Amino acid sequence: MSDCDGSASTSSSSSRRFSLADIQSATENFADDLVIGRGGFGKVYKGSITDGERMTVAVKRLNPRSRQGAREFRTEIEMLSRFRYRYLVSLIGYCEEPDEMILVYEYMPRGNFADHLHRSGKNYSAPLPWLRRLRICTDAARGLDYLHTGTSIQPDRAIHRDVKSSNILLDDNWDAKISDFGLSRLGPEDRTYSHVSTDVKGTRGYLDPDYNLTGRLTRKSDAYAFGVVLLEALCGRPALDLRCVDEEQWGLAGWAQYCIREGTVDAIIDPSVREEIKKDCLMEFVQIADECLHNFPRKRPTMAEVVVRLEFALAMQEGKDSSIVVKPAKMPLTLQEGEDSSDVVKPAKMTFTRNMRRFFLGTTSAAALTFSLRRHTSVSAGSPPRRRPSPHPSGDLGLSPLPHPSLLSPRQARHR
Ligand SMILES: Nc1ncnc2c1ncn2[C@@H]1O[C@H](COP(=O)(O)OP(=O)(O)OP(=O)(O)O)[C@@H](O)[C@H]1O
Repeated sequence: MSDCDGSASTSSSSSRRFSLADIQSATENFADDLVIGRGGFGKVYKGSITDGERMTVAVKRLNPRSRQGAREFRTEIEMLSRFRYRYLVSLIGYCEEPDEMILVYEYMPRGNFADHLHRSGKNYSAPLPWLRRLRICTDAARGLDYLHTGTSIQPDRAIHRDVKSSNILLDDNWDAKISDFGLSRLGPEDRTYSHVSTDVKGTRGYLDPDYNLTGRLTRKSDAYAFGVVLLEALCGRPALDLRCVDEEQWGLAGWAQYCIREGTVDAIIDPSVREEIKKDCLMEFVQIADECLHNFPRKRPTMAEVVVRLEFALAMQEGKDSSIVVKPAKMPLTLQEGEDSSDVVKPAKMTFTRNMRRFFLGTTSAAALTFSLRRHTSVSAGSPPRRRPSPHPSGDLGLSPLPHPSLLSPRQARHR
């Protein structure tokens, strides 16, 4: 397995190397009024370069006092030169001189998802509608799925290791891309190397508890962090909020999981979208988030599964004919970390049977269910679809034809 933590040579052939003079000219010599963000690496500036034609870019300059440094700089170049995809931010080039390490990216005019959810920063203007949040989450999941599984043309796989809402950037059309690959790790490529042992890195509030405890990094650590992002999108609350009076509510993941178990999710949904969310969509969305946060990494869904299920939730929200969208675009054919063959459920079939059964039980007749099952799966109309054990201790969160607990009023929930 190649190691991207600084020891690997930089494969930067597809990125342009800029001189410091180029960057100074692009950013008006790092003018303060061009600063568009700040992170652990340093300041980010809006700039303008000429590459045939004039182009707006984002310029990230390493702060010499930063705790991050050469290692993250090389990893970012290595990863973004290798992984190019519409749901990952593009690296245009870099500048490396004795006292400077600078990265140049495509410019994402609407900034990061976190600012829009938490109503901060210059790019925030109004609360994001639910459908937009759902589309952003789906785009981000596609980016992570690509990173985790690669393609036949680009077979490398990687773990992001710092999935969070401030690392999801938005373009003019609100299309989302994953950014910030400084902590990413290449691999694991197959089952023999199903995890990578590393120092624990990431961001508080998003850190997979299993990884935190054992140092075993798997793709499912990204799935965990992505589950937290889903909750942020639903609740409009940061992953970690130390301003909450009740300390038990500081960590969104723990608090939301408690509310899911108690049947009081309704109370923590962002009031600005509460009325917009369709019931079926909410049930699916909450269940995906809950499964991503499962204590046992192997019980969390792969990002490929998450993509399909978010597409399904999206279709339910948009009121589209769900039979058109359940078919997955891409499914991993190989085992992933910690999985044995009994763990691998053919995602297309599983997603279909779980979701469609719920969908049809909720909305249409048994005849429609039978017809659709015959059309789309090998499950015979007479036999009930096979169920996976629910990771939910309180039982059947999603498959029950009864309303999802989160949809019940506290009074109804008490009497259930
Ligand atoms: N390509 C870009 N286009 C537009 N804005 C960007 C771009 N890259 C970064 N930014 C802005 O700069 C901010 C800081 O980015 P950066 O990746 O350095 O830090 P971060 O991910 O927010 O924090 P951390 O270093 O803790 O991971 C982002 O949140 C975003 O608002």
